Amino acid sequence: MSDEKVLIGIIGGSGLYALDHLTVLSTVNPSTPWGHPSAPITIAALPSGTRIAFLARHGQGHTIPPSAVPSRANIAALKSLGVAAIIAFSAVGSLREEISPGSFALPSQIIDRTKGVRASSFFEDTSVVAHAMFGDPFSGKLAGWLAPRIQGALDEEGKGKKLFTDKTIVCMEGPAFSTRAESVMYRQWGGDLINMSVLPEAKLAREAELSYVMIAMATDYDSWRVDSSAVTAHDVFQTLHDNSATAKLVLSKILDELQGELSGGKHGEALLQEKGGMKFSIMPRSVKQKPEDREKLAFILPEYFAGEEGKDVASA
Ligand SMILES: CSC[C@H]1O[C@H](OP(=O)(O)O)[C@H](O)[C@@H]1O
Ligand SMILES: Nc1ncnc2[nH]cnc12
Repeated sequence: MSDEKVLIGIIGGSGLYALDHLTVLSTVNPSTPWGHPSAPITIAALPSGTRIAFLARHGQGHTIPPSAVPSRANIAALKSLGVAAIIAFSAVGSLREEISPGSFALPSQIIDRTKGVRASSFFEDTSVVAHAMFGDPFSGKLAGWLAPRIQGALDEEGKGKKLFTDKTIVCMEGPAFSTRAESVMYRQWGGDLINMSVLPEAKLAREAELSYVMIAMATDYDSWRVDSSAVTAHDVFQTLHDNSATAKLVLSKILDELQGELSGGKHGEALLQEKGGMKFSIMPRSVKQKPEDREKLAFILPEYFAGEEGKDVASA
């Protein structure tokens, strides 16, 4: 574990592999009980001194497909550096006419269309059972705080980009894109956006008691428009370049203020509302829980699993 403490974690998705406008201070590659993250994590600083931890979700050079992203190691590694809030970026398809490619969105709901092949809980394969609250899968307070600031940065950029809020994102398994029939079905289900990345990332952030939001950047109209061709990776990458420049601009406008809030500002506690959220999600301690599992879980939740003294042990 590194002794670098940073409060803000940034996960970069397709097309956002580095934050080249910041000063790199160090690169760390924490070993977690779930392995190493997708790529070494860059600790970087703004001119003010605000430090962030940046992780490329698909690895440097985009070598990891969505189904194989080591999300448990990614979230655990960020938490081990002191991260309390994560801003995750994602290139997404739009399922709505008004969300044109180039638009930004803050989703508030998720529809899970992954296929059960991704490890989606830190508690999986352990003797400890937990059921995280996930009705509101993103940090509503952090999204609410970010929304006007992101829109302000987009307005300042002057390209007419719009921020959409309270959208529903469908997370599909991939790697192939959806069929036209699936794309139409997702619209009927109420989906507004689609990607292959928000799960299990959001669930794991919740289990680790981290505030988590996704800034979705629309790159294409997926495959629901009858008179348009179905999405290709080429379409996605064409819009990505411009989107990632905008993402960097947005970050440069919000990170100092966010750091101020998280480190004692008046909204700090509200923005970190997920802290303590697992307290009533973990089944009571029992003699059947293996010490080695509790030790593993202490890596992400030391408040509940570190230290063995003075705790009640159910005899069952
Ligand atoms: C490159 S097209 C599909 C790919 O793009 C998105 O990645 P990310 O969320 O990391 O920006 C999408 O989720 C797929 O993984
Ligand atoms: N249409 C789409 N479907 C799934 N993931 C995407 N990422 C970007 N565009 C996408």
